[in-house]
Amino acid sequence: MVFHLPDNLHPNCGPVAWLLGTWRGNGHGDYPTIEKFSYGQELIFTHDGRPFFHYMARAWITDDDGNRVRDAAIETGFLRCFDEGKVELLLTHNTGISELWHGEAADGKLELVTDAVMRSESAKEVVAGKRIYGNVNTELMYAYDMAAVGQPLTPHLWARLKRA
Ligand code: HEM
Repeated sequence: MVFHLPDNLHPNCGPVAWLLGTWRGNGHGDYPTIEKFSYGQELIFTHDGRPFFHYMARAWITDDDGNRVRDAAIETGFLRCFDEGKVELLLTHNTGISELWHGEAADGKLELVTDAVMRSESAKEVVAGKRIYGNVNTELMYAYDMAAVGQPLTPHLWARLKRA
């Protein structure tokens, strides 16, 4: 599907405009403390002309044939856009974790690192994260590394999604 830049896009959000819309695809996950897994995912970025995007993502674990096995992570938040591609991401997870991220966007790439991670009493110990989103030949590719459960910053997720 062809992507048209919305007329009312806030200029601060220009460097991340390519993210707008709905994306679906598949990813793989790993971590030193768990078994490898595969997942499907839908990402939705929307805007209303103000200098932020609303973001929502749902994932589900898949088997070797790509069939849905069970629901997995849900995360939602606000990507706030400032001058020169600078962004903030406020992100909340269904697992009792809320994060503040800082990042920079340019040339179809968005890189983010956590500034703060807040966890509920029942949440797993997640202390930091790094995310890279890239527009690669009109596909969205991302990678997520986390420092969690006593491990240093280590890959947990990587995925490739197409515009729906
Ligand atoms: C596409 C999104 C994600 C999927 C499909 C996913 C999937 C998984 C799976 C299958 C496990 C193994 C244990 C289990 O089955 O619960 C796991 C563990 C874990 N995930 Fe994720 N995850 C996702 C995103 C995240 C995010 C965003 C965070 C951090 C905010 C996170 C933090 C963790 C932690 C801390 C563990 C536990 C490691 C351990 O206890 O050894 N995950 N994840």
